[in-house]
Amino acid sequence: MIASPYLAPAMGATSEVGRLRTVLLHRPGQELRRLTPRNNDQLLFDGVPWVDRAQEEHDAFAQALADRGVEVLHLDRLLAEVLSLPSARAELIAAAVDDPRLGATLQRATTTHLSGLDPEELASALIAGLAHDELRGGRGLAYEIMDRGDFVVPPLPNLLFTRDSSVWIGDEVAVTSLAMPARHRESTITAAVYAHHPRFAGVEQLYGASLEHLEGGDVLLLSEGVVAAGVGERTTPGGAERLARRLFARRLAHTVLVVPIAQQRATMHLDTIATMVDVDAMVMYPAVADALVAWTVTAPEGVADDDTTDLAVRGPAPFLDAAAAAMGIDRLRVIDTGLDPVTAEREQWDDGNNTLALAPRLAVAYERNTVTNAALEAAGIEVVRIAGSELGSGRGGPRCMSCPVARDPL
Ligand SMILES: NC(=[NH2+])NCCC[C@H](N)C(=O)O
Repeated sequence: MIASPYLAPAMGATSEVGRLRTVLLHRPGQELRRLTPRNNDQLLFDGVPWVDRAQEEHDAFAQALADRGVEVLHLDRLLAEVLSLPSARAELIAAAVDDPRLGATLQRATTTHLSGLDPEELASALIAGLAHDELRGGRGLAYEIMDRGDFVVPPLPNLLFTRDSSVWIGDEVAVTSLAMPARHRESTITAAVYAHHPRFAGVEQLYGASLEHLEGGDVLLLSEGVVAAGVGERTTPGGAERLARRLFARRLAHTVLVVPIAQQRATMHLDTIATMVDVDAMVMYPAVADALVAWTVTAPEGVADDDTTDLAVRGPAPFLDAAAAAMGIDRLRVIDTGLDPVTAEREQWDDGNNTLALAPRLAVAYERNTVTNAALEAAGIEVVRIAGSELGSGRGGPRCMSCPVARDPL
């Protein structure tokens, strides 16, 4: 038997719907308590969540996954574990103070402060940030002039959305390059965890935080060897192109479908408008279903070089046609949510289309999107409902809040 070049080994994923074995989550903590009406826009939240309730909701999400046999890894724990290594500490402290607002004096004081913390404390400080009044021994011009309500190290409330800061494709992991300044530092954390944690020893990193913008919410593994990449507010065409080259060179895909999406908050990632719920079916925001197009990008024969080879580009064609052709199926089904435009718009905003498949025809969804969920069930999809009244204020659903580390091949 000839082994498929796209087969997933113990870690990694080649689809959106293969049985989920291991997932990376982040339980929201102190960093969410930093949100105020003055900073929430900049920190990409649409409100000020009730943190205790958000934690309860997240615990219930993690439990729902564990109950179905999924191993849940917690990013803050992995981070604290790698912070016992001097090289990882140095890397992440340097990344935390690499901020032109600070100036050399405050950078030194902050480095000294962070270097004195034990691994747990340092992990908390890197995630929750460091407020002006928490810096013992703060001094210098930048420190004196800084607003008392401002942060020396800004918090990372969007670390909750582990989907975006790394994405596994085949047996490699892409540490992404996040577009919004409020999220830049997240990928320094995922990069360090994958590079230094023994759990990931030997795993190849196929992308990097300093490259063109690329966020995991835009990456959908449609089927073995076929990857869709949304380009819009977050992922740039350059990012999609570089990802395609790297996937082809490493034989992790044969086709990348590049899908333009509206550059606005409601559709910040491809997974806010469509996610897969079966091997050949998606739930999709009806307002875009007909208009969505894709450019089909394929590898030239014998592609070897990572970053310079010219790619074959065709299109644009209707997304559903291009996807079915690349996947080698007759039709990619869209589950008709039968929604009136207003309900559809409301449920899209509340991440009704942002489902996390645990297996074919089994998906986690926010309970609040009652109409979308009923339509999914009518179409034969079993829906695991979770509460998200507080979690959702960051505009992210079950898919955004999860990074699959291992899925069974289909
Ligand atoms: N994959 C996703 N849809 N992630 C949602 C991320 C939400 C986050 N507040 C942001 O603006 O970046």
